[in-house]
Amino acid sequence: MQHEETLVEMESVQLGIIGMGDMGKLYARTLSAAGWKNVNVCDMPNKYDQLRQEFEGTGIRVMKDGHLVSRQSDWILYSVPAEFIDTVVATYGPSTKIGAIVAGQTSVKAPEIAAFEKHLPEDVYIITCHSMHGPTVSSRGQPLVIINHRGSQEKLALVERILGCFESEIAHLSYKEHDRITADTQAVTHMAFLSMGTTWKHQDSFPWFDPTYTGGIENVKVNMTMRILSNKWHVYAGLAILNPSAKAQVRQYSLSVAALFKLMIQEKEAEFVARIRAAGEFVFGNRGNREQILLSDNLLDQYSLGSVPKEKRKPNSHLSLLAMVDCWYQLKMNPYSHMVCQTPLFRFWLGISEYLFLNEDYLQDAIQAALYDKEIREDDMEFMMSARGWQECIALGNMEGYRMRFEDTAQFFKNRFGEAAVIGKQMIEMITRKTTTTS
Ligand SMILES: NC(=O)C1=CN([C@@H]2O[C@H](COP(=O)(O)OP(=O)(O)OC[C@H]3O[C@@H](n4cnc5c(N)ncnc54)[C@H](OP(=O)(O)O)[C@@H]3O)[C@@H](O)[C@H]2O)C=CC1
Ligand SMILES: O=C(O)C(=O)Cc1ccc(O)cc1
Repeated sequence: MQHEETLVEMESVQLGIIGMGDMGKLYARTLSAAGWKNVNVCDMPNKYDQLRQEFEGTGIRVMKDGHLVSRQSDWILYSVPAEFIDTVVATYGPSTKIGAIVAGQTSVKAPEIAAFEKHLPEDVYIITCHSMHGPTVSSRGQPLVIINHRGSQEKLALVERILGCFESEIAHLSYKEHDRITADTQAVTHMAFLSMGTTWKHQDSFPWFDPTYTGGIENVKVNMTMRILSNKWHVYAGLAILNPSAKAQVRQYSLSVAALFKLMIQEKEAEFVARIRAAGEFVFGNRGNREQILLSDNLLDQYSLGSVPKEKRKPNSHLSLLAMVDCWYQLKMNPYSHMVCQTPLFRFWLGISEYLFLNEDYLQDAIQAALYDKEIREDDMEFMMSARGWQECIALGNMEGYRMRFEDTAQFFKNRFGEAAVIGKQMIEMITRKTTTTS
């Protein structure tokens, strides 16, 4: 497009955002800063005055409700909790301007597409999206999924121009592909970290004081768990419970944890080692020409919430990581093919799994600790029970149960969230730099 035409488009096209939570605000501010002159936004009607004050003088137009945003806007983004997408689209969808493009930011697309198909008029387009990062992370270089579900080439090109200002890596997928891949990159990854959090809580132990969990790749486990627990529960509950592909993947993770744990407590070394080796060969033998993510123990040492000296550290069975690789193997999944929907958390998770499996000494230590170190068994037992608990909660579709488990666990750690957020941000900046230089 010519420069002139771009300016005219930015002056004339009306953009709308329904739901001004963290992601809605990120979108509104980024679009407005990029030069889109008409950004219309709303949240719940009772937040109107507060939002108007917050955005006074920014050029962003705060409206009373989603009817007003929908009537006027040529592109509309629903940025509300996945749990409420059906109700919100049912309310405002019929007011959508003829010929507009409708999108959603929810982290799981099956319910969003179902709501769009059910409640939107036929004469509007559906081209939805998903930024694969949280609101405090720079969008540059992170994946941004675009799903052209019911759109034309011309409308798709407009969407790409609108979203271009995020400088993200665009990935075009169907909504089913999106949900299948994010069940792995998000639902299972979060469940593994949450299970660690629940384990430490049940053990009444802060990992930063425990020689088993300080330094190196343990810092990923601790800081990413704190990061998840300091966020909003509904984001994690929605993307796990409402994703049709997540139940099977989460179930396999829980089964893998249990199967390995049973072999460990019986000290069935040959069977345990054979299973780990087969899983490692399947996942990491198939990396092809891919470069390693290269997360090393030394690199990760600096991001610690604790100060246990290196010589006092104790070996860890890494049951959470062994089970992850076993889960990929049992499901015959190649996690590297999921990088298209990677989040920083997933990259860390795959990076430390890779580090464990590609360093023979490290893997040997973990296998020995898993089979013969009696001290770590109680943590591993708690981890197995925590993973089962999260899995059952997700399988039952229990949003309220999820909220209670999440908030209860978060409460235990809340005094360290401030520090963990600072370190977590530094870690994400580090992995993002590595992503943009290696991919
Ligand atoms: N946070 C993250 O890291 C990411 C989140 N997402 C997804 O983006 C979506 C938004 O997440 P996020 O911004 O973090 O969540 P928030 O809870 O911060 O924002 C959601 C907003 O939607 C509002 N809302 C609810 N119902 C309505 C309605 N009927 N009309 C207008 N507004 C409404 C909520 O109001 P109230 O609080 O009063 O209910 C809230 O302000 C979710 O679906 C999430 O899964 C996607 C990528 C990253
Ligand atoms: O990186 C993660 O997994 C996060 O926790 C942030 C996040 C949450 C929800 C999304 O839909 C995308 C990113």
